[in-house]
Amino acid sequence: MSAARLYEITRTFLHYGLDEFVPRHKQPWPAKLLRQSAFWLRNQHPEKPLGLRLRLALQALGPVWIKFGQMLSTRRDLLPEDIATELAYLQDQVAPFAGDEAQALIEQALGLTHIDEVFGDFSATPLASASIAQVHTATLELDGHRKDVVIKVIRPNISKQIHADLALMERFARLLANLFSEGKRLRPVEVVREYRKTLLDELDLLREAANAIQLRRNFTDSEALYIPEVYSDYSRQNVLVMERIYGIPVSDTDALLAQGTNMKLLAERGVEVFFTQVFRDSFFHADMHPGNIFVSRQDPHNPQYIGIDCGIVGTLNREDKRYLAENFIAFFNRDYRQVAQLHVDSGWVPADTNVEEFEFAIRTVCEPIFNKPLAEISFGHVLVNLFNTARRFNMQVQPQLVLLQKTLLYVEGLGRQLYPQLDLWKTAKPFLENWVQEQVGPWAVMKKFYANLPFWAEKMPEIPDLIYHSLKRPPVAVNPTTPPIAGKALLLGMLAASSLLGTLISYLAGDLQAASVCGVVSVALFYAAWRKCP
Ligand SMILES: Nc1ncnc2c1ncn2[C@@H]1O[C@H](COP(=O)(O)OP(=O)(O)OP(=O)(O)O)[C@@H](O)[C@H]1O
Repeated sequence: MSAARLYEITRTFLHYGLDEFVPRHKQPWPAKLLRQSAFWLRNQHPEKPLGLRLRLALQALGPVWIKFGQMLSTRRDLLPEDIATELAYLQDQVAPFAGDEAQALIEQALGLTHIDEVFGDFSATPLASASIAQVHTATLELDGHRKDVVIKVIRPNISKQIHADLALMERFARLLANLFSEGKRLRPVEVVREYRKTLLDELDLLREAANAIQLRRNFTDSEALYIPEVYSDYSRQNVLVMERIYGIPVSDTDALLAQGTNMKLLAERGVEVFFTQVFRDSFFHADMHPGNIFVSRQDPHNPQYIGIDCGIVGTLNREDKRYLAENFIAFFNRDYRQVAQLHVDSGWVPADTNVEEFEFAIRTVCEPIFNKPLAEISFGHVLVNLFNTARRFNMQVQPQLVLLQKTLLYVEGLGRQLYPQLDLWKTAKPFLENWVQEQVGPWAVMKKFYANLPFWAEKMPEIPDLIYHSLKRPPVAVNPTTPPIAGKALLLGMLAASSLLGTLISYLAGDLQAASVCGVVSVALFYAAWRKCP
């Protein structure tokens, strides 16, 4: 870790007067002493508001800090509104690196003597250049067809710089948490750790490739979303080759209107795609900023999204989905008691939480949201408020839920920008209700039953033996007072075993209906046999 970089960061923070984030009377004496000893580093921009100064300081410190600011701008649960809004203006403007350097990196990664061995028309001028990677265009000969492709290349030597800056950032976070009591509320160490993971993941393009392949598979034949094909044979950790797309950037509303796009359908499809990813696939694109979303030019009346940059994805487990679906439904029924009770019953907050107090806290932050018509309510803001309240009652909000909440805010913003009258609740409700329905009721039991069938099938051959041995075993071996197994229990047990055999045979024969009937009968018989056992 370079001392010069540490000094540069400290100087930048103090030149922009960022120490004012903590009012002087709240600063502990070591912090005051440190500030005074750096007397030559005065605030040089006192006339500017604090949010703007923070933005300028991050901009001056380079890509790692700019991206950090961009990430913070979405944490409206942690930062005041004005600061978060200011950070959203952070622009990732970095000069591109030379085309021949990109070419050399591609040749080295793919073990080529010259790029022409694989790619045609490689353009030395990048199509786009960002802080971590740069994108070039080329063509690729595949199965006798010439395909237009883009090649994303990680900037040379960026990994070292990122690691060094992240280490310093962690050090500052610890300082903030230790020196200021107010600092702890912002959970700086946790926030930086989360950022570190996201940023380091972005350095591995094979991860991005795998995510894109998975998303593409999830949306095969979908009318709503298209994910460009990744050419894995030509992709490495620092090089990603994929199909080039020619869609309209989703932020270019004029172009979308000019081609007669059905904006209402497009907006609804955005919400639909998001909820499908969350509730059907448990795997969602979590970097949905407008630069990563395009709209196909092909059928404007039946508009299809094109998603790129799958570097950041979120995954959810059943428990997370249950949390979301049940809370949203209870929320939109304005049943705060149910929301509070759900948190306690599921162990999301400690069992000794005062439900009335929790309910009251949720009501206080959420009731104002419902002053608006249902169609205008933001799911994202509902979640921000819910998480903030739940944290106060000691719930550990899982990072994947925070990622989801941030993505939801993007999706809503996008939908409303495309079609301001978008009724989010109407579009989302069927997804939530279907999911909850699928988790309870006979179908859910059947599904679990099917899921267990292979296990039972494996154990099946052992069952006759087990029955035989358990019947043969003299009852005195367990307890001299235990009476022998009753004849009825034996009969029921044998019938149950036969039904289980029937289940297995039907399952292997592919007759799932017969398998489930036999399965249910066998479970019932086993239960009856067990009840008859003395
Ligand atoms: N498959 C593609 N077809 C056409 N253009 C593409 C494709 N992939 C990327 N681009 C262009 O390159 C730009 C940057 O790509 P991408 O977002 O994947 O890179 P990034 O380094 O992760 O950028 P950022 O940090 O802004 O998310 C895109 O905004 C788009 O203009």
